[in-house]
Amino acid sequence: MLEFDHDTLGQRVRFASGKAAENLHSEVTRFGASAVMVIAAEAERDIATKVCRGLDPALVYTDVAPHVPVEKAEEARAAATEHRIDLLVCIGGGSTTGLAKAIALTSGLPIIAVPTTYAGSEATNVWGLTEAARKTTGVDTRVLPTTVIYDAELLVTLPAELSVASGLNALAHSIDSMWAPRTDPINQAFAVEAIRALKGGLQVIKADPRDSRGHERCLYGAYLSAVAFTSAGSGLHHKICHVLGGTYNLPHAQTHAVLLPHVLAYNAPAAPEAAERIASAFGTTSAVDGLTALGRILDAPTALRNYGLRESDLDEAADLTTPVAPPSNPRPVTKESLANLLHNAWAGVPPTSKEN
Ligand SMILES: NC(=O)C1=CN([C@@H]2O[C@H](COP(=O)(O)OP(=O)(O)OC[C@H]3O[C@@H](n4cnc5c(N)ncnc54)[C@H](O)[C@@H]3O)[C@@H](O)[C@H]2O)C=CC1
Ligand SMILES: O=C(O)/C=C\C(=O)CC(=O)O
Repeated sequence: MLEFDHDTLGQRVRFASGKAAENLHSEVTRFGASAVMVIAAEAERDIATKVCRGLDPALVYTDVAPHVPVEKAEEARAAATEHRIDLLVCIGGGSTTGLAKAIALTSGLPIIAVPTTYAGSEATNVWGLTEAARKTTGVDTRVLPTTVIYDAELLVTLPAELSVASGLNALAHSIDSMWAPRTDPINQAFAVEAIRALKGGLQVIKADPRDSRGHERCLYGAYLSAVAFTSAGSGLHHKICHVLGGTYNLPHAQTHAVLLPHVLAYNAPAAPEAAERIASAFGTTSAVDGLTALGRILDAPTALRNYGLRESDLDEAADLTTPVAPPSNPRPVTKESLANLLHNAWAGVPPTSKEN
């Protein structure tokens, strides 16, 4: 018997390789905006210039930082007010989208998002802000971009290592959705299709990072993953990553890439149906083996010690994560189990289905 409640978020998606400028122009015209604020980090400036061809923004804003520090959010909000902005256009990765969301959260301004990584923030109503080394996230419909413009050609400049890590961040959205607090048959269907698309797309990118067909496949998978994640909510994996990202300022995508096999190995034995569907999307008999094999092909990041986390941070990280672990997680979570999982992820010990 099927019985569930599911909310679908409303958003326009325009997906076409090589057409970001054209599609952005027609969306801005559709909004009838008179003062557009373009947000793009310094490293995304060239992409933004190309995509904004023919637009005359009132403000181009580049002061973007990972995990959206509150001070940066306040400065960007003040700039939007000062320039009487009536439309936000963010062109970049999750940090850039996050800053646009921070402005929209207090102003209600609409956002057009042009993503250039696989973070997936463009398809969620989740915002995140960091203050005094603590990351707070929340859900608000005002931050959901009204339109998303996907163009795989914008991702060919992503360094290959970041493409892999960011693609695994997207994979984390779909895998964690399989047991997140509001998991349901609809978001699971999105998640399973996302795993298939990301598995295939990432291998194409690994073989040739400039092949836009791989990026196209991964963008499709990243969108489906983000829709699944925003609908299902944050599972154990995301709760751990939020603590690590906010408290120790670890790089977002790489943190997800390292943690994912460990959380999958921890939960899979207690969630056999989800594990079977994940395995089948990987085309393997075991979900953990499927993810591990993909990680090997991609030469995925394996140890948090390589990203600035110290062994002496692990106890505090386990303490901070234990109270926020979802009560609905398929396998009970204790400080000891988290400490063990975090230690393995820190040291780069390969996960096994026996992880405990
Ligand atoms: N609210 C939500 O639903 C979500 C929020 N996030 C947030 O997004 C942030 C992480 O986003 P990421 O995209 O992983 O990292 P990022 O946005 O910090 O980008 C990483 C680096 O790559 C550069 N870059 C981006 N696109 C590029 C391209 N096409 N070519 C060359 N360089 C490029 C960026 O300028 C930056 O230097 C975190 O703060 C995370 O919390 C991530 C996922 C979902
Ligand atoms: O931390 C945020 O800004 C909000 C959500 C996410 O980052 C989702 C994720 O961890 O990928």
